[in-house]
Amino acid sequence: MENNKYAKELDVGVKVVQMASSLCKTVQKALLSGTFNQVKSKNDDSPVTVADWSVQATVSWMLCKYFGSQRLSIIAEEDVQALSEPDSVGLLELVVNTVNETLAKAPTYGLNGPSEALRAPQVLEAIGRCNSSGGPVGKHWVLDPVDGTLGFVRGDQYAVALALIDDGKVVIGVLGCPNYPLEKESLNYHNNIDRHTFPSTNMSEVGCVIYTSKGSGEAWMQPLINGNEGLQGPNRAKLIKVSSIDDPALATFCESVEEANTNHSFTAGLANGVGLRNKPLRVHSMVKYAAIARGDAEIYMKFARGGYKEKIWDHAAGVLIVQEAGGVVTDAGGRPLNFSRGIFLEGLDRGIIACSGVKIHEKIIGAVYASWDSSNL
Ligand SMILES: Nc1ncnc2c1ncn2[C@@H]1O[C@H](COP(=O)(O)OS(=O)(=O)O)[C@@H](OP(=O)(O)O)[C@H]1O
Ligand SMILES: [Mg+2]
Repeated sequence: MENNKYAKELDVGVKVVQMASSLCKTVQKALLSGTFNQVKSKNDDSPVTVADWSVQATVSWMLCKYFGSQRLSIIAEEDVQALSEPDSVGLLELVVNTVNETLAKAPTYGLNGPSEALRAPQVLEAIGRCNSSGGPVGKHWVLDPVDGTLGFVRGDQYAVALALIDDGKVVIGVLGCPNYPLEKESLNYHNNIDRHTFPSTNMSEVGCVIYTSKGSGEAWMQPLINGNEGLQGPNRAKLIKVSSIDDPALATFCESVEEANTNHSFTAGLANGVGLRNKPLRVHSMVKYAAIARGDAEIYMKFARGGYKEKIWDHAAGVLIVQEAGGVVTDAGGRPLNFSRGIFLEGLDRGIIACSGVKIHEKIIGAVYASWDSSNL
């Protein structure tokens, strides 16, 4: 993918997501071992941790370094409000330390860090500058620093998701999946990681970064870079591809773990309608898109409830990765998702359907039309 128009963006994006994934692994370990209590609630009651802010600060700082801060537009999930409150002094200190520890390892990832440690105002500045509202014109970076925060705090699956939108189209997508095993066989085990046994050493290798660029027709997967080995190790990137299964009886669909985020009974009805037999694979975060792109599952469906508007950072990277790995992603009306209208997927028809191929996709869309009117959505 070196000849690509966005080669530099992709190169920096992959390296920075590798760094961020490593940061998340360290924080998740500390969180699960009770080393520090760092979970805060946001206004919508969803959790936010040291990792969310630290990843956002690190990625923001790196993008500014490599692409200039002047006209750089970044859209990301977190703001600085909760971190700037008087009772958050300790939390801010942890974030600043985490960011500096991460940036100090930048050369390991082939990147240049700052010449001296960042101070709190610079870290807050880096987080706060990711408040662009996107739109149809120009380049916009889109970041979900920790997607699936619930999975993250539970010691389960989560993702670091970075995408670049240019004139309304997603042109690169990078997904860090720090707890996603490289081998499919161990997915189910990890999907329900036991916080008391995490991390175990006798499992297949865990953690990958998946990336693509629009029009390449290729999606790649690297194992997580080991902090000590760094770039000295062999380049172990390999091509990934969607599943070739097109018989619904053999297919698996994935969906959100939480019933609050998608309607499980509606998707169960659709699954039944098209003849799916396997039970759903419930996984936190955009790891669901990774599973489709890697051929570990064939279908991902999300039907949010009650007027919830999907955010672009929850989908941009995953959608492009699935498409370039050979899959199809549309809304439930069969239309492409629109990333050009700000932070929401405006105009989304009912839900999101990502499939490994056209045949299964058509069946699911047909089932939605057949059962929508009798559903209570
Ligand atoms: N009410 C509601 N309906 C639908 N979707 C919602 C809702 N609330 C939040 N979100 C967004 O869903 C993201 C988590 O989706 P997941 O599929 O990972 O959910 S789950 O944890 O597996 O249940 C989650 O991403 P993170 O905030 O990054 O975790 C949210 O952006
Ligand atoms: Mg998210």
